[in-house]
Amino acid sequence: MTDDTLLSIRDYNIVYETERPVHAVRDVNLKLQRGEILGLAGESGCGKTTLAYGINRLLRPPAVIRTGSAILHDKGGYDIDINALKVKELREYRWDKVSMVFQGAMNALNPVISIEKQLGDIFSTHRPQMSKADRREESAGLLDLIGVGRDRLRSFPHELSGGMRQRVMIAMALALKPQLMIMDEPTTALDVLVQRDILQEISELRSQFGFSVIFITHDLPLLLEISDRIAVMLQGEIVELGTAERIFRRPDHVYTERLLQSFPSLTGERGGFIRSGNDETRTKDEAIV
Ligand SMILES: Nc1ncnc2c1ncn2[C@@H]1O[C@H](COP(=O)(O)OP(=O)(O)OP(=O)(O)O)[C@@H](O)[C@H]1O
Repeated sequence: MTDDTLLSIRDYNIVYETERPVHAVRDVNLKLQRGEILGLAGESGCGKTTLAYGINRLLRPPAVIRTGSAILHDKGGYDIDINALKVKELREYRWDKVSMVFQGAMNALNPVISIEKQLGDIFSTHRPQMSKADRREESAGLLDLIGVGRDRLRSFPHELSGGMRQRVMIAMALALKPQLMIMDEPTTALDVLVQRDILQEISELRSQFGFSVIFITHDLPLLLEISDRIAVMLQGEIVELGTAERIFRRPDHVYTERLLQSFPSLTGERGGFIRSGNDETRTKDEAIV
């Protein structure tokens, strides 16, 4: 992979300044490439969400970024110092540059407002010059893109399945063509087949549009399938970072090894699986077994 860095995180430390302070993110250094899917793995409470919130400037007190910087190298050729963004700049940064899909985000849709209105609101807020007809066409196109179909534009969230609603949330996150999409357990609540379908689509969309993804989940087998690289977090630190294949074949850190062993499907006799490769470097011939 050539060096085309989208995001540089340096010496990043986040502490929850509670009575007994929690050092949730420790000395994180990370470079994310443009167009890369980075998987962030690690057990509950290791700091994955805190790190993601830092990147999206969603941290609230008592969380404090103690040290470090997070810089987005915008495709326009300038750098954005995320920690220094002011309120107005933040409005342009979120959704436009970086969007986030949360676990259970589908429940964030307002049940009594149509999908068309909820998608359209993103455009009327961020692209006020856009006509109503263009908003409708863009929204319909997004629904086609994520496999819900434009005929659902007039539907209300309660008329859609959980998988479809989660896809609508992904459509919202894609609406302004951000350079980075952070997905925090975006499919955990869905059944496995729906989850696989959605991940396949995300993988294809990133090939089509070239955005990067930080994908957070406990599900290491899933990460091995969809990620280019995987970062393993333990107690706030990134203890291992490497290509999915290297992590699978030769984990460096004993914790990664334990994590791999905790998924019998990966280590059993019939273990292994085929990556849903979507570029020439990840074809079905490169099954990880
Ligand atoms: N508002 C808060 N106040 C104090 N401590 C917090 C707060 N939010 C999170 N923490 C602590 O920070 C640490 C990191 O939490 P975080 O939610 O980032 O982990 P995580 O890896 O995303 O976990 P999960 O997979 O369960 O979402 C944990 O010890 C958690 O208890």
